[in-house]
Amino acid sequence: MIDKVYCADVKPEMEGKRVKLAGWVYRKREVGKKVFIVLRDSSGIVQVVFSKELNEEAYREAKKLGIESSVIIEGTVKADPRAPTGAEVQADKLQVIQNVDFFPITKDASPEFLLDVRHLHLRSPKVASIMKVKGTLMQAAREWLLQDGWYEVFPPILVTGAVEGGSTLFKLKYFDKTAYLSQSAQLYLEAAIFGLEKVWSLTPSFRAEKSRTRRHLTEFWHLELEAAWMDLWDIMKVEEELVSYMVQRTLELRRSEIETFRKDLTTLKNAVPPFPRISYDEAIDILQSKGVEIEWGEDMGADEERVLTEEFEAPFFVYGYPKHIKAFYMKEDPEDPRKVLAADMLAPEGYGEIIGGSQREDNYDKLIQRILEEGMDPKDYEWYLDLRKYGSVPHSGFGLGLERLVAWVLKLDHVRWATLFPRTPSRLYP
Ligand SMILES: NC(=O)C[C@H]([NH3+])C(=O)NS(=O)(=O)OC[C@H]1O[C@@H](n2cnc3c(N)ncnc32)[C@H](O)[C@@H]1O
Ligand SMILES: [Mg+2]
Repeated sequence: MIDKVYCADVKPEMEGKRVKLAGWVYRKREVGKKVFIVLRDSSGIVQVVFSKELNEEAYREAKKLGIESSVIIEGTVKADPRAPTGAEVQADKLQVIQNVDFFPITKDASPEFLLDVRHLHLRSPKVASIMKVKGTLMQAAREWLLQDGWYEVFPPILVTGAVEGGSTLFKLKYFDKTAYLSQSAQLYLEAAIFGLEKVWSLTPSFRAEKSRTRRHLTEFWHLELEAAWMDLWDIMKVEEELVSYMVQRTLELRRSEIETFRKDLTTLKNAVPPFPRISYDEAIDILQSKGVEIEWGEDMGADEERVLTEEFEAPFFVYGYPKHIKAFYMKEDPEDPRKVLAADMLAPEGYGEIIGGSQREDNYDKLIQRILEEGMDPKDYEWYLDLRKYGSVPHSGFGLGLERLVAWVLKLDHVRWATLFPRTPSRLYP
């Protein structure tokens, strides 16, 4: 019985071993009476050589193969330092599953074309590496959340109200009613803490953002935590421990994939607690000292955050934002009613906000007042207000944008590359 192995399993020390491989033709060239194929599968690549001398039938079939043809081959391993992975398979058997005459993706394909054929581009080793890193970041998150006693819950996506402002809601018809696609699971997680105390969810969140920036999608994967009894400072500690574990664990398990995207790992290695913390006031001072035209009370956008991140070599917090630029549910700072107990986590190297978090307003009357101040209708939040009537407790939480974390870890130039099928204002297909 011949072992079916993955491409990455083929090592020089297997010299002389007979193996079977299944995969796709990634590269092909002919030299004299030999055909050199770089075979690709989910583990990586390996060189496969067909020679007329070894097996003329297989050699003739191999000559006809096009890029991305699907094949099953058998042969003998030979150590060869000239091969891309230090070993190759000298094939004497070839089963062509499907020959491809012309594969539409060529070396000079534009980013927009690659997105038009995203269903075909997913198979490229670079894209596969991005998805492996994204999956490993979530594997690490699950490991940390489990050992730290957090319960996974599964909130609704069809909802009746805004969390992060009505202007970015996607509305849909729900029988004879109106529903929206969830912007954030937060309000439902807040309901869950009265039974489970520490909860988390990974859900798609939707934002009808018209802003065409390198960090906005209309659908993104949102890792959110909510905890009873925690204040802002407690939840910031949770954030830095979680993000640190995610990054260090992924560096441990996916270093080779990460290194194909960035050689300098300094900022990733620096992502260990405690992360630096600056107030919004300090952030404004820094920006003004660097010549950025911004006044106290204004929000920091991507450009301002990019400048701010130049001051740091690790993820850092900005806390204590002005109340009027933040969401209705955030608790007013008892020491300064102009501010709320909110903190964002910003990634260095220009990436900016990856986490938005806050302590929630747990007082019924104050929350109603905030809802009215924001021009919203308390009737739409009756169930949410109930949470402040029956054993209300101090509680805090946050949301991490998974694509934004991936974009920083791999230094991608746009969050769209960090998701299988990106959704933006101008892209809904494929
Ligand atoms: N449970 C919570 O407390 C979360 C809270 N309700 C919330 O949604 N905050 S957030 O709007 O800052 O979004 C949280 C994060 O979600 C990411 N995010 C937010 N919006 C986007 C878009 N449009 N595209 C990609 N990623 C996005 C980004 O990393 C933000 O820091
Ligand atoms: Mg935010």
